[in-house]
Formats: sequence, structure tokens, C-alpha cells
Amino acid sequence: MNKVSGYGRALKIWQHIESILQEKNIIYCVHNTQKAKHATEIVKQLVSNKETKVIVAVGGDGTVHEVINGLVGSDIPLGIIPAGSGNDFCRGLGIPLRFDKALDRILKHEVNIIDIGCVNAKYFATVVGIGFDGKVAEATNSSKYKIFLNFVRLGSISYLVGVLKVLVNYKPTYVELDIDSMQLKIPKLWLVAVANSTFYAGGMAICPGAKNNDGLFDICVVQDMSRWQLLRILPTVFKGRHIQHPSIKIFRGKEIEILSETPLIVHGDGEIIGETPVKLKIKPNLLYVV
Ligand SMILES: Nc1ncnc2c1ncn2[C@@H]1O[C@H](COP(=O)(O)OP(=O)(O)OP(=O)(O)O)[C@@H](O)[C@H]1O
Repeated sequence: MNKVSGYGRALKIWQHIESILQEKNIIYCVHNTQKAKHATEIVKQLVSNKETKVIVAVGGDGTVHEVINGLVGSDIPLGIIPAGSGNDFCRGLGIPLRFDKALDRILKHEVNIIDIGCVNAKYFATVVGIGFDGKVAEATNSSKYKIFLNFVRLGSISYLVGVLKVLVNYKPTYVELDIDSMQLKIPKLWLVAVANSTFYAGGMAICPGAKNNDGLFDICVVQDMSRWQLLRILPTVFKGRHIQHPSIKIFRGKEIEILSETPLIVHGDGEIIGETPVKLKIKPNLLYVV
């Protein structure tokens, strides 16, 4: 449980969840994260305990990201109580965003297996974003407006505000992109989004065809566009209609490498994970989820 997720929302949600668990006489044990990346350490310990039946992340996509990085390779399933700002992993899996419904789903215990992405030896569940996207994640995660928007229960639009802020000064750059055996040279790249599931940034359907059980990444490349054009297509991303624009291309592949003239910020599941160059690989059927 990450009480920082959703700027305090997670703690309130957990209190409700705990009373339901007690009412239903369900045996559980709660571990609170004390710092960034702590969830990975906690989960690594839990997977070696034979009593562990399900590991439930109570938090946002950042918490899920950390939990996955401790859980992959284990056959213990992951459940999620969405309590963050974006909750895009849940959207992609069809997990209800209401905590009580999400708990009902966990308690039904219908186990599915999904693919997981690997980026420079770290795992991610939803989308890795490079370039403009990385910059937006960086600006949003450390912003005061994210705190405010969470406070007024509008956390999911904080990434949208980040987009508008970064758009003013961001300069597209030259990038080389290898997708399996295909090589692309892109002179004015805004962003590359490599998706294991459809959504990022609080419900934007960046790769509307991405499925987390097909053994493939969907890759969205946005290039050679004016700021004004980018701004105009932004609302269409929520329905995935941006892919009809001639400057936006969707590819599919299993192994991707991205090289750039200047280092570009990379996020995975909304968490900053480094800079280019990056190598990505899909890992089919790696994570059990309920
Ligand atoms: N005790 C803690 N103190 C400070 N930060 C923490 C603590 N525990 C976890 N974190 C960090 O909190 C960050 C935010 O968590 P999370 O992503 O779950 O919430 P969110 O940002 O509100 O949601 P979303 O990612 O869906 O927008 C993560 O990067 C995680 O490393």
C-alpha cells in the first residue's frame, strides 16, 4: 500500500478495503511503502513466502510498476486496487476504477496471464514513452498542479496539464528506431510510445490496438508536426483517433532499439527510468493477474 498514491487517496481507499476484508474474514497482511522503490523490495520478500496467495497493489501506476519489478518470474498473481492519479494499467486490463468493484474482482480470483515489457533490464506493464512523453512525465511527477488536481479529485488530467506546459518549449529531434529488422531514421521526432497495453497519462489511448496478451508491442511514432497540429490532435488521443493523422504511424514488433542525437528522457508506466539509448523486448506470458 502506497499511502502517497493519489496524494492521500490511497490511504482513504485502504481504510474502506480493510473494513470489507475484516467483514468477510479474509486473511491479509498489509505492508506500507516507506520510500520510492520500496514496493519492489517488499514484493521480493513476499514471493518467497509460501503463504502468499495474491499480492495486491493499492496505489497508482507507479506502485504497480514497482510491484511488477519484484513479482515477475513468480506464479503468484497480482491484484490491483486503483488509488493513483492515472490508473492506466487498470484501464488496460478492464479492472474497475471503483475500489469496491476492483476488490470484488480480486476476490473472484479468475487468473489471467499477460505479457510484460522489458526496457534496459527493467519491467513495465503499460507504456514506455520517449522524448516529449518522457519530459511530460518528468514535469508532471514533480509538479504542484498534480497535488492540487488530486486534491480536487481531478488527478487524471494532471498529465494533460503537463503536455500543455512542455509543449511550449520542447524541440523535436533526430532519432533512429529499429523495430525487429526494420530501421527507421526520423528527423523531427516528437515522441515514441512503446505500448504493451492501450492507455497512458490518465486514459489517453496512445496505441488503441495494443493488447497485453498478443506477444507484441504496439509502437506509436509522432513526427514532423507543428505545435499547433499537436495541440489540435490532443483531444482525439482519448478515443485513439489520433492514429488517422498522416504524421502519426503505428508499428508492431517484439524488439525495439532507440538511439538519439541528444539523450531523451524515458518513462516506463509514468516513472522516469533513464535516457536514450534504450532497448525494449516483449516478454510474453510473464505475469499472472486477477
Ligand atoms: N512512502 C513513500 N514516500 C514517498 N514516495 C513514495 C512512498 N512510497 C512510494 N512512493 C513513490 O510514490 C510515487 C507515486 O506513486 P503512484 O504512481 O502509485 O501514485 P500516483 O502518482 O498518484 O499515480 P499514477 O502513477 O497512476 O499517476 C511512486 O514513484 C513511488 O515510488
